[in-house]
Formats: sequence, C-alpha cells, structure tokens
Amino acid sequence: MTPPVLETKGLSKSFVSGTERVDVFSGLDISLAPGQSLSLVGRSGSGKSTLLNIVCGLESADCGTVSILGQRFDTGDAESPRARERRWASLRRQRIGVVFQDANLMPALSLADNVRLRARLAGRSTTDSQDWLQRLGIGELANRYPDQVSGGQRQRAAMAMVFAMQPDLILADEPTGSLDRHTADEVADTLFALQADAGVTLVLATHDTELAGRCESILDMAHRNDPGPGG
Ligand SMILES: Nc1ncnc2c1ncn2[C@@H]1O[C@H](COP(=O)(O)OP(=O)(O)OP(=O)(O)O)[C@@H](O)[C@H]1O
Repeated sequence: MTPPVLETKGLSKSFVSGTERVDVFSGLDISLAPGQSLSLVGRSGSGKSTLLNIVCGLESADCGTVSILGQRFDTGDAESPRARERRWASLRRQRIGVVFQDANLMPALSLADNVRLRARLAGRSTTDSQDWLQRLGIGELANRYPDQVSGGQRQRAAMAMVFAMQPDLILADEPTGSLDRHTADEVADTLFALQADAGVTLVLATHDTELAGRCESILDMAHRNDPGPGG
C-alpha cells in the first residue's frame, strides 16, 4: 500500500518564554495522500507556521511523529540529531518543496539560474527551467535578478523553483500574502493548476479564506486549540 505523503500522529508543540508556557498545539493527527491539499487557517499565533516548520524538519515537535512518504521521524527515537537532520535535509532537497513568504531566491543568481540550481539539487533535469518560468508567466524575466523584479514575480519564481524540483509535497506559508488581490488570484490559479497537473500534495497556511477554500480540506488551528464556549 502506498504510504501517505504526509502523516502526523499525536504531534504536540509548546514554547516556553520566560516563565510563560505557550501550548501551540497538541495531539495533532494529519494524513494526506498523493495529490491532496490542505489549508491551515486560524488567527495569528495559532501555530500555522510552527506546524509547517515541523513537517519540513526546521523545528522539532515535543512529542509525536511526522512521516513523509513512509519515512518516519519520532521524537521518542534514539536517533542522533545529526542523522535526523541529514534525513530531513535530503527530503527538503528532493521531495519537499517549500514556498515561504519571503521567496527564498539566491540574490546573486538570475531567476533562470535559481530554477536550474533548485532542479539540480533535487537531481532533476535543468533543461525545462525556462519552461517552468514560462508556465508561471514570467518567462521573459528569466535573465533578471531577484532584486530586479516585483514581489509577485519573485513569488512566481519561487514557485517555478519548487515545481522544477518535482516534489511530492509542497509547503506554502502565506504564498500570496504580500500580493495585491489581482496578482494573488493569478498566482493562486497557477499554483492550483500546476498542483493538480503534477498530482503534488499541498499544505498551505493562509489568512485568506478564499485561498483556503480552494484546498480540499481546511484545518482551523485556532478552533482546535480554542473551541470556545461549550466547545
Ligand atoms: N521561537 C519561539 N519562541 C517562543 N514562542 C514562539 C516561537 N515561535 C513561535 N512562537 C509562538 O508560538 C505561537 C504560534 O506561532 P506561529 O508563528 O506558528 O503562528 P501562526 O499561526 O503562523 O501566526 P501568523 O498567522 O501570525 O503567521 C505564537 O504564540 C508564537 O508567539
């Protein structure tokens, strides 16, 4: 049986700052098959970014497990931090595409070279890099550097990089957060069209209810933690 692309079991996270302890989430179970999409919503501070960071190995949970394509990371395991980080780094290089708000482009490389580099690191062909930029609507900007294009165009370039690596899982944190409504809609249209086309699993965190509604399911992080009176 094909394992879920992303599975979490009993995932819990809290932060301690000073004498205060903030329970961000606890007992979180998620299971996403290939091609499924999930949006994370909820007020600021409800844990959306923390969850995305944990499921790509940039932060660790307090307890619970994260499995990516059957590869399991268990907070209770005796595995050394170094070995664990090596496994996470390999997944981020080859299987997990991350689009965070400040598009992570290398400033010294043109948009085309950024896409090529990402594809090469993932062990993918670099010959269709231009094609990815074209599909994201910025083919004519291929030779420009990140500081020579707009925020929306950088965001598209970041998505071209992620699709060029042909990942199994895309994690996007406010992928359209810095864009005006029109550009945000265009970028979202492209993201969902390519996601469906490539059959990639998508998890995105957003405050935009319209964008969230385009995913197959919605997880309200605030409601999980704070069901309100009678909840
Ligand atoms: N390194 C940290 N140390 C202490 N507390 C932290 C740390 N990182 C996050 N938090 C706290 O954890 C909670 C969840 O933060 P997180 O950034 O995941 O929320 P979010 O839902 O993504 O918010 P936003 O919508 O504003 O991006 C917040 O209360 C935040 O202050």
